[in-house]
Amino acid sequence: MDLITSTATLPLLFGCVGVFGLLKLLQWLRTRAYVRDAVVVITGATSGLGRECARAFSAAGARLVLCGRNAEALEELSRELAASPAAKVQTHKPHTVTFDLADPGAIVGAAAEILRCFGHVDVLINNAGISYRGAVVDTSLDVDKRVMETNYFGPVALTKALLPSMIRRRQGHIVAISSIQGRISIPFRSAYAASKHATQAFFDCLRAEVEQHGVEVTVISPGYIHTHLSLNALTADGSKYGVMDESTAQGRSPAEVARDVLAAVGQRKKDVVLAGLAPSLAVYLRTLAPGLFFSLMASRARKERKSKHC
Ligand SMILES: NC(=O)C1=CN([C@@H]2O[C@H](COP(=O)(O)OP(=O)(O)OC[C@H]3O[C@@H](n4cnc5c(N)ncnc54)[C@H](OP(=O)(O)O)[C@@H]3O)[C@@H](O)[C@H]2O)C=CC1
Ligand SMILES: CCCCCCCCCCCCCCCC(=O)OCC(=O)COP(=O)(O)O
Repeated sequence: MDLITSTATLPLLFGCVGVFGLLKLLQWLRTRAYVRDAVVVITGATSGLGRECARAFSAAGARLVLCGRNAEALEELSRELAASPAAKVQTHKPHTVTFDLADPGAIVGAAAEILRCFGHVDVLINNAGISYRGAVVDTSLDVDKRVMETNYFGPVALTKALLPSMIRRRQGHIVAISSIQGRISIPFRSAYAASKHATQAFFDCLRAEVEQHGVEVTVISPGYIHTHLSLNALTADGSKYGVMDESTAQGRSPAEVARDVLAAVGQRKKDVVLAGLAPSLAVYLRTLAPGLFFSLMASRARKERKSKHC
């Protein structure tokens, strides 16, 4: 009986693995064809997910524009990518553009520089962002504004500056790195969750408006990633939080998430949640049983307040 089972199941198993492998290979080839030689602009390329996206898109043959506030860090990454094995087959040394997303004038200047250098943008990845930790009652309005400027108004301004040229070409792809907190709001993250909900809403509206012009929009909502996000987060008084949270340290590797971002772009996905089971279920719970979700969040707030004396 065992022999019959194994002789019947083994070829089936190998067949399934073969089909799965073939599908993966086809997906990879499609992604490569889409990204190869494409002009890809990445904000927040100096750290974490942005830096890994730069590595992933560079390995896939993209012509990169690396954006950030730290010119030296951008140049270092550009040199690293130009010296990488992928660069031996292609000749694209990444271009760097230094600007602060909280400065609307600088954003317009940066977009003009990118268009002057490359003539067009194929993929814009709005990745840069900051997080926040604090209670609403303690937080100065200035902090809410700073988080919104970086996470919402900055990406919106950059998108608006590049969109007309995409519409004229009837081609382009805009990516927003949101967060699972763009779908659910958790306590002591008001400014961050609000900025990510706004991001989701804005880019959902944009997707509907620009489809007719051949422009695509992908919103990506990751769960925790092991980056500097918590270290760089703002607190209620605007100072730096400066702590590597356990949830961040135990998050997914940014290189792995960057590969998922590349795959989502290559497959022209419209909306992707890159989170584990509990956060993904929480998104459904928020819609299907909001009362229960709100109770869970209130209990989380009570526990967190006790443990951190918030
Ligand atoms: N880490 C996580 O758990 C998760 C992260 N995300 C999102 O991923 C994205 C990337 O963050 P992550 O890599 O994790 O965090 P990091 O702190 O490691 O990287 C953030 C990047 O954003 C840049 N940045 C911050 N403020 C500005 C600004 N005013 N102007 C220009 N650039 C700025 C930083 O540049 P600089 O070096 O100049 O500070 C840095 O390159 C963010 O949008 C974040 O919300 C989403 C879900 C989970
Ligand atoms: C039917 C059963 C449903 C079970 C649901 C249980 C509810 C569990 C709540 C889970 C909350 C998850 C929060 C995830 C937050 C997250 O991944 O955020 C990503 C970030 O952007 C991280 O930023 P931060 O600055 O907060 O580190």
